[in-house]
Amino acid sequence: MKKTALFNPAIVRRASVDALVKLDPRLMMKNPVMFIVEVGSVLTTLLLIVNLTRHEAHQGFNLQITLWLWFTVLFANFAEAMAEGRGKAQADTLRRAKSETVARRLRADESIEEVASTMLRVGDLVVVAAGEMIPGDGEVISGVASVDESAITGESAPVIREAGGDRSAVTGGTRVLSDQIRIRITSNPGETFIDRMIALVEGAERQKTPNEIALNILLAGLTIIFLLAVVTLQPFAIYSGAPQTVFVLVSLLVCLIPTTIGGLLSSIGIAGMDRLVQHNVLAMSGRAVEAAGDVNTLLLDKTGTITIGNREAVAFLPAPGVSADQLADAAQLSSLPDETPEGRSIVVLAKEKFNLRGRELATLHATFIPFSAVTRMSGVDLDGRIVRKGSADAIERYIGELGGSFPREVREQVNEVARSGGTPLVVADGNRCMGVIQLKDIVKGGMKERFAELRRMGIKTIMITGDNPLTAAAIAREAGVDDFLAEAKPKDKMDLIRREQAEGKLVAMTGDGTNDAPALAQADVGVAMNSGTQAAKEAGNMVDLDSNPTKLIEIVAIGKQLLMTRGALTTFSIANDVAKYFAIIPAMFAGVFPVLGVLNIMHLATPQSAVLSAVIFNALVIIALIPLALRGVGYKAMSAEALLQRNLLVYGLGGIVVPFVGIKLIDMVITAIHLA
Ligand SMILES: Nc1ncnc2c1ncn2[C@@H]1O[C@H](COP(=O)(O)OP(=O)(O)OP(=O)(O)O)[C@@H](O)[C@H]1O
Ligand SMILES: [K+]
Ligand SMILES: [Mg+2]
Repeated sequence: MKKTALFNPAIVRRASVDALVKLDPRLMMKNPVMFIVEVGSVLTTLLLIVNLTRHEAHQGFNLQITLWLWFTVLFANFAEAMAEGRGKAQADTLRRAKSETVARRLRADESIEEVASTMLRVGDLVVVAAGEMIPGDGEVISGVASVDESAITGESAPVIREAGGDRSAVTGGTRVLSDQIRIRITSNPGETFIDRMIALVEGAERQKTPNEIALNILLAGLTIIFLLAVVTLQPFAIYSGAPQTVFVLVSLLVCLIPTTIGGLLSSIGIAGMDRLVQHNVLAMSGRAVEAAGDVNTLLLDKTGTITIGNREAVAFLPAPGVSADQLADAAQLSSLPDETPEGRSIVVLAKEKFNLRGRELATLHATFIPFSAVTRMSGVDLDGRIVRKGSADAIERYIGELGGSFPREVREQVNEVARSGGTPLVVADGNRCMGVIQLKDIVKGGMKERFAELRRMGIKTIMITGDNPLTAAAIAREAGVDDFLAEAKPKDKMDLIRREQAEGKLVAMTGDGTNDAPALAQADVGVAMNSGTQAAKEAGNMVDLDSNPTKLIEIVAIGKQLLMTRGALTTFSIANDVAKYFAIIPAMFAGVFPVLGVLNIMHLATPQSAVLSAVIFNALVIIALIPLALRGVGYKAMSAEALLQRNLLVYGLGGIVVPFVGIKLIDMVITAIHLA
């Protein structure tokens, strides 16, 4: 996603208009703190009009108070509109990517008809060749192609999309650069990924998170307490001979209630979602973003996440008494219809190394047994010949059931391949063990450093893989994860998450495969790769457009930053309201209780300038903090306690000191220019 400047002029313009629209009391009511300020503004406006029609003198002060109260509401609305504006700008860009195209749809008899992309429905099959736009969201069912996904990711480097594996999903509006693929459409018009993205970045689906609701209730509670305090102050003021005007009472109220956080709360949440979008992550729920900030345990799968993921066959290691040719022949036969990257690479290696003919499948009358994460095997049944390949344990059990034997030498080769971090596949022809196919995969660069960073954040990393324990251990050691779970079936992944959650931990998980879907759904933060299968994308609550599994590190950082920003501004808001109390109370009663003069530590010029300065400061601080609310407070990987201490110091102490200085300065300025 392209980055937009924080104060992009077009966004500022749109936000200024939206700030006025948001004055609608029906909208304001959702934010109790600012709603009270609006009610106060209306009240002082009406009184001002009454006073003016009665030709009462000295309305300058009242006019200024009224104006600044309105500014307070407008500034808060502007903050929210600014946060929303960035999303709206992104939605506009996405809408342009949603252009209508012509699709080449396959009829039942395999002939092709041309239809508008908007006519496509779930289940339709289409053919897309190099240079053509992919007409809708779907899954590649045959072929491999490089695809330009820059329309949705902003990333110009092409990506590979292929049938069978965990990189099969394609998005409508992206372009095929090379080769030809067949796609099964997986979403109806109006419900496509881009449609959902637009709704998301526009905030149409945004709902308050539980944390936000809790904070709102707290703020509303504080507001009611201060409202009662200010209302009951008046009888006391009258009794002591210093009755206060409504203008002063409303000013006091507005200064005491937490307007800073009340005005910025929703922009902080929107900005958090927006920061994720800037990182090409779409969060389907704000709750997931917050959960990301508190994650304790992170689960990653091995292949494609920690490793590059194109597990390629690199060698055939025949069993005793079997020739390399015989093994290659059986391996190729078992893989001919296998559309997984592993299967295709075996066919290729057999062709390259042993010059085996690519056989014509149709003439063989073969039944294909596809790979499944539960059986961990795949193969073909021919007339009279049954060939299987799969994980060593699965094949050993399979051969045993058929009365065959599993040679010790093969077991040793299996272990050797596994210890080097490769994946061994064993081939069986009937009940005869033919030998080992060595699959190689490479740990991605920079993994160790990234996991070390997570450790500093206090997050435990666990690699889960369907692969055998030896391979898993080798890769885990090389990548530097804290723990691993091997030979995990889909249910095991989910059970591991349940166990962690039962201990009160928040669990994040990334995955791309259909076998990851149950776990992605169970995790508190489930990040699906955009390249992954449809099932994975539907199960998770976030999608990473870059399909970069280590993106979780950024997601966690953004989540933490969101929680910290909210906490910091709440602390600041409540602390700085205290300071305003010291500005206004002495000013109100200085005439009748000279002893209150000791509270007037700011030595403000006049009671009126004191009240006005406090109100102006209260309004300006909202504007001043918009960049912080939108950008988030600075974040470094450190423990939660250290962060809390630092923030209490900076924002708590700062919240008390800054208003004293600010109000004093404003007081000096307005006295100098004789405003009060
Ligand atoms: N096409 C295939 N045919 C037969 N067996 C396979 C095939 N692909 C993988 N296997 C075997 O099945 C095991 C499990 O593979 P699977 O793809 O389910 O792993 P996974 O659960 O996705 O874990 P990860 O992706 O982290 O390695 C592999 O380790 C391998 O032994
Ligand atoms: K306030
Ligand atoms: Mg996998």
